[in-house]
Amino acid sequence: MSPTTATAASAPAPGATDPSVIRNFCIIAHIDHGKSTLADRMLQLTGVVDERAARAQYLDRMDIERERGITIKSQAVRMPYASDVGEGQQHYVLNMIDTPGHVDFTYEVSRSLQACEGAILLVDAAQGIEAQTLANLYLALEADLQIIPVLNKIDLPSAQPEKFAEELAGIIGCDPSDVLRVSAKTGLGVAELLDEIVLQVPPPTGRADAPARALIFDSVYDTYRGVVTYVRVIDGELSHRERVLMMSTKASHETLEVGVISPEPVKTAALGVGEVGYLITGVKDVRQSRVGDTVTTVGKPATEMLGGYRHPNPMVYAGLYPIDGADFPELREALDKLLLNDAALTYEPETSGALGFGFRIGFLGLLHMEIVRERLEREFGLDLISTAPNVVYRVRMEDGRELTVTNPSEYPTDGKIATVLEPVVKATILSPAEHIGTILELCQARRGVQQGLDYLSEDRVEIRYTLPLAEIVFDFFDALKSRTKGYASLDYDAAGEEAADLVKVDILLQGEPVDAFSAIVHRDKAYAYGVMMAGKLKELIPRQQFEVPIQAAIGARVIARETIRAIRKDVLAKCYGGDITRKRKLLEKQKEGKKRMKMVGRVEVPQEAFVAALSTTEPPKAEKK
Ligand SMILES: Nc1nc2c(ncn2[C@@H]2O[C@H](COP(=O)(O)OP(=O)(O)OP(=O)(O)O)[C@@H](O)[C@H]2O)c(=O)[nH]1
Repeated sequence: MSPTTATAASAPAPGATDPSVIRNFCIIAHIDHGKSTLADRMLQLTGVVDERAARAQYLDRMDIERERGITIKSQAVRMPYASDVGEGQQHYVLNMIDTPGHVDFTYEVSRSLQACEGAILLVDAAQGIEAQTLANLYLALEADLQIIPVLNKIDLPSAQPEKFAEELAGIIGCDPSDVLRVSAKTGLGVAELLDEIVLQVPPPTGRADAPARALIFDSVYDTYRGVVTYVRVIDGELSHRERVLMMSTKASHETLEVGVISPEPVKTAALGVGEVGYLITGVKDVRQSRVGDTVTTVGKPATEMLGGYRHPNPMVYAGLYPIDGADFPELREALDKLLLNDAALTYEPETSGALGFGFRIGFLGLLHMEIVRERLEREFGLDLISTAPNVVYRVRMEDGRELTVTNPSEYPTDGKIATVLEPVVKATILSPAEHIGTILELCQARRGVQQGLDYLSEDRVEIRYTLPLAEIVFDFFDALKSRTKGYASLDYDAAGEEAADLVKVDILLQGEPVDAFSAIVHRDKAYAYGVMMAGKLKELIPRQQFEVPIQAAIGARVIARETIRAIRKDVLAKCYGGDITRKRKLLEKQKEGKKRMKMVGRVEVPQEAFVAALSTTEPPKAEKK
């Protein structure tokens, strides 16, 4: 949805910028194609940050973002720019809205796109377009944005600008000569790109005299200032010391401050039509200021919201437990704090016989999960163990009940199951054509259904599949990368639910189920899972004074079995003679060791065994680095 086009912009409100000189744009790119580098270069060229002060990758603020070189939260920067492209030199205001590139954050991407009139489609001239870029390009086209195709990294010897200009032109339907060529690294062509933005991106239109409507495209928690909400004003204006209303939650707050980021926050009197900036209301919880919501004023409220607000639903769940059970209160506190900054996070306490007290956490996807876990460990100093991730299942019972299962332990055992529905996704894979065979094989093995295959150029293909999300969350991406030597890229989008033949596999020690190892898997893969887990536990659990059978079972039916043989462990055996203090010491040492043991029935399992068994089934590392 683009801003209201009914009326041309009327005179700007005092304190606000004339919309005719505003250009709002974003950069869509695959990770590593150079978006942050290009953004930095633009900030330098427009004098917003000077070269000496330029911290590499200014826009990526979070440490984890910088270390991994990925963009998680969107940010917006206002850049003044004097251009000669029109009649004589004109001063323009360019608002660059940084969008996250990863599939987990599609919803955030679509919101930031709606805050713009134009998008730079940035593609690495040595790599060509990738699946995520394509997905984001479609989102930008849907939002009616003016697309400026740009090839980056033309300084690289391996760059093939001719080839990829053809490919880009083919996809967006322009002439290859319209594709700009830049090097974000050396700065070559970047000033020309700024001029093209002025020329091609339409200025925002909206009604200055209408009730205020602004789209929230990001909101972040700041320890000192509370929630900072990033908005794009569509109609009317938002000013300082005014009561604003969040249209989806109906919460109202007074604005303590409005301003623009350039590149540090700068207070302004008001934000008018087409402007991009921030507002601070003193609220402490980002959930009161949700991405996608519309802000209006209490004094002159708008009646219609902008676009459809949608709350991002968690797609993947996992249990997170402190390795040291005493850290549970710290984990709770840390999650409460993270939530202030991450409205997409959901969690509730759960207990596991094997792992103690922890939380069941809902994530948008695997990368989201990794980031959350890493932040908990790094920012809050917690040592955590996570159970294998699972998706959300809907179980229909023969007696008509319907259950939502986000945890294998909730899988019904009473009554007959009629159907189990699992989420499926539409996946798009882009790859050099030579890997087609191995990709199809992988998708088939993961219960995929092929939907199409197209050549983008003579040696690159786009392969489309419908796949169960559960098959992707595990290690699909790693498998895809290793089969294609890292050349394939993947994007997926939720595509509803489908019935599947799923079963819950339990792992039992001496007949006692160990909840942390239960999993919901496809019937065809149940046996393999059972054998793998039983084998692993046999290696990890020390021998006890009695025989311990390890079984994998579906309901009452055992599908795999291993046995740990009995041993009699006599710690005093080493103590010949009668040195009583030495004996006592040894006994105490053994007692210490026992503290870290968990009892499963009569079996003592060291905490480390759980950690080791679960960590090898951990999800793959995220996309890069
Ligand atoms: N040779 C060359 N390298 C570049 C150029 N632009 C970016 N790079 C390098 O490419 C890598 C990725 O660049 P980034 O700017 O971090 O990529 P990004 O698209 O912002 O990545 P995300 O933030 O993860 O989306 C970095 O090592 C950059 O130094 C360029 O024009 N030429």
